[in-house]
This record gives sequence, structure tokens and C-alpha cells, in this order.
Amino acid sequence: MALSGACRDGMEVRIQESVEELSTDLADYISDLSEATIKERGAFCIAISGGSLVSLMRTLISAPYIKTIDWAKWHIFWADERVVAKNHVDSNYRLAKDIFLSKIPLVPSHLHSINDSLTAEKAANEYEFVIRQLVRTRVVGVSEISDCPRFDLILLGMGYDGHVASLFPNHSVLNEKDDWVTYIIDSPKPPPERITFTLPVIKSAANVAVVVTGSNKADIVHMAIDDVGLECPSVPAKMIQPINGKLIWFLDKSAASKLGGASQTSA
Ligand SMILES: O=C1O[C@H](COP(=O)(O)O)[C@@H](O)[C@H](O)[C@H]1O
Repeated sequence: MALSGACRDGMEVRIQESVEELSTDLADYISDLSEATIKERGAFCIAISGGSLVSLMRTLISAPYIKTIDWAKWHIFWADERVVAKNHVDSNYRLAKDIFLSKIPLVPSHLHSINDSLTAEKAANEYEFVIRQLVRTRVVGVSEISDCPRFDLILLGMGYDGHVASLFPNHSVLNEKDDWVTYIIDSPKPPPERITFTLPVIKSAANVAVVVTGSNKADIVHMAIDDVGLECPSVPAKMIQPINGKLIWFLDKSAASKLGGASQTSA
């Protein structure tokens, strides 16, 4: 049984009994969004993250999704990446490739991974340049409000400290307003050097989904979603409020166990 409820304006919270059901709900959501977006503008630009999110996307490589999704129209980006070689165990690219990207019929030139042969600063600049070219040719949409790229979907996980992408609590990177892609060299979670979409880019997406499971994240989920009077920079996930898009939280029952009553209605 699915449990769900809206907690704040413009935000939906979907709660599933189990991780398996969450993974199926996520696959349904991505598949429906992909179909509607491709019908509307001929391409689907999706940015993914690393961590536990990636294995929750595994249902996409099973029936019916593997056959019904128009993979040739997908363009894949990374909302954040660690500055390591692409074959390193810490690489978000490698994780996604091992778990599902290698198993789907994507167009190789549509995989927009981050250059692993450059310094963090240069790789961030180069990635932003790549995205600017794709915005210019309208492969990636553009936000009429912010002039930022308007990704069709940005998929995020959330760390135990409330970080999303590589935007960590109280870090100066949260104040970045001009760049689309930036870098940090002092991540509190290893590895220290990372490249990340900035907040304005995440907030400009047409759709943002934050996917979180497990009872050990229940407290931070409560802080991120419920109105607990916290300063936003101490929980970056709380700052993900799309300016002209939709935000959905995908949670399993354990991660949702400390949410306030409004989000616990049966669907
Ligand atoms: O370091 C990172 O952590 C977050 C959260 O990971 P999780 O394993 O706790 O879900 C992830 O979303 C981000 O992409 C990654 O670089």
C-alpha cells in the first residue's frame, strides 16, 4: 500500500511500504515523465546523482520499462560527481554505469559525464560549457525565470547530514548564484574534491525528485520536510524549492517514520 500526502505548497511526498515498491513507483514516475516530455519537446534531459539513489533506479532495466522507454531520446547528466577516475569505486559515473547505464540502449554521445582528466575547477568549467552548448541548441531547455538550464528531471539522494548533490550543510557553495556548475575541495564526506550543480540550477529544473530510504535517515527527512523552524543552510535539502517546477520526495516507510501527521494519509 502506498501512503502519501502533500506537506507544503508545490511539494508532494510519496511514501511506499518497502524499498521494492519505491523502486517500482520511481520507475513508473520516470517512465511517464520521459514519455510526456519526449512527446512535448523531443528529448528527455535527466540529471542523476550517486549514492543509494542509483540502485533504486534498477527497476528501469526490467520489463516493461526497458522496452517501452524511448532511450534514444534520453540525455543523461550528473548533478554531482567526485573528482576521481571514471573507473574508481567512488565515481558516480561508474556506479550508474555498473548498475544500469551499461544495460540500456543509450546513444553514447548522449551520456554527458564529467571529464575525469582535469582538475576540479577545470572540469566544472568544462561541464558548464558543455551544458551551455546544449542549452544554445535547445537540447536542454532554458528557464524563462532564471536563465538557467531547465533540466526535465533532476534526481537527488540525500545524505545523513541533509546534503543533496555535493551541496553540504553551511558550506559557502550554497551561496553560489552565478555559476551553473561549481566545485569544492573540502567535502566533509570523502572524497574531498567534487563537482556539483549549483542551487539555482537545481531550483530551475522542471521536475526534482529526492529519493531517500532507511530509518537512519528518518530524523533528517523530518528536518528537511516538516516545518521545524531550522535555518535552511543547515539542511541543504530544505533549500530545494523549484521556482517553476515540481518537487517530489520518494520515501520508504522507514525514512518517513518521523514525519508529521499531514504526510501520513493513505493513498
Ligand atoms: O556523496 C554523495 O552522497 C549523496 C547521498 O548518498 P546516499 O548513499 O546517502 O544516498 C548522493 O546523493 C550524492 O550524489 C553523492 O555524491
